[in-house]
Amino acid sequence: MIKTSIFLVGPMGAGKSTIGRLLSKALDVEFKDSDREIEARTGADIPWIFDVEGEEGFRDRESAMLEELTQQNGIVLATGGGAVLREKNRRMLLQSTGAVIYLYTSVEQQLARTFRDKRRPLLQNENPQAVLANLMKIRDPLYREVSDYIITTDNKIPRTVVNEICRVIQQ
Ligand SMILES: Nc1ncnc2c1ncn2[C@@H]1O[C@H](COP(=O)(O)OP(=O)(O)O)[C@@H](O)[C@H]1O
Ligand SMILES: O=C(O)C1=C[C@@H](OP(=O)(O)O)[C@@H](O)[C@H](O)C1
Ligand SMILES: [Mg+2]
Repeated sequence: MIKTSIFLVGPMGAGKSTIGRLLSKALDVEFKDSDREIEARTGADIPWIFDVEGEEGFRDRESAMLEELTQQNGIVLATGGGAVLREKNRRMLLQSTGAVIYLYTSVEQQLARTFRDKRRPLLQNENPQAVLANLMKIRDPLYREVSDYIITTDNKIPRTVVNEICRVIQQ
């Protein structure tokens, strides 16, 4: 059991949702996925929100959701890849009592893990590799700014990443 929460940050395809779920089972705590919580509250999926309300509309919903989720104790939270974009969100992560873990992943592996998936509006573009590379340039320093630990996921199966997280949080 853990008292404080674990917040996973990192780019699309880092495995935040996959690893978050596995980690929550390993630690026997509740798992929350910011994107799924936003969808449940909105009653619509992420592509619909981007389509109808634009990225800023989605970011407003994301900020409101993070304000609630970063206050919760004893959960594992998978954030969305853009959760660190707003200064207010970074402050909430930094000031929370939880441990923030950056799942660092190369652009090549981000692409390999996301290219078939149509549910990420930002990647429905003719050059998703260029999009991911550009996002990483902007966001990598922001993930580093908010994180307590950085774990690389390249060429590791999810179970290995989960074990590494368990090891660092016990230190
Ligand atoms: N360590 C890993 N190795 C290989 N594939 C992975 C790994 N982590 C996640 N995946 C796969 O990559 C895809 C994206 O993972 P997901 O958990 O949705 O990432 P995120 O939430 O960070 O965008 C999924 O199909 C998932 O099964
Ligand atoms: O990187 C981003 O800006 C986004 C990442 C997505 O979550 P994942 O990182 O779980 O794919 C989701 O929040 C939305 O499509 C926007
Ligand atoms: Mg996810």
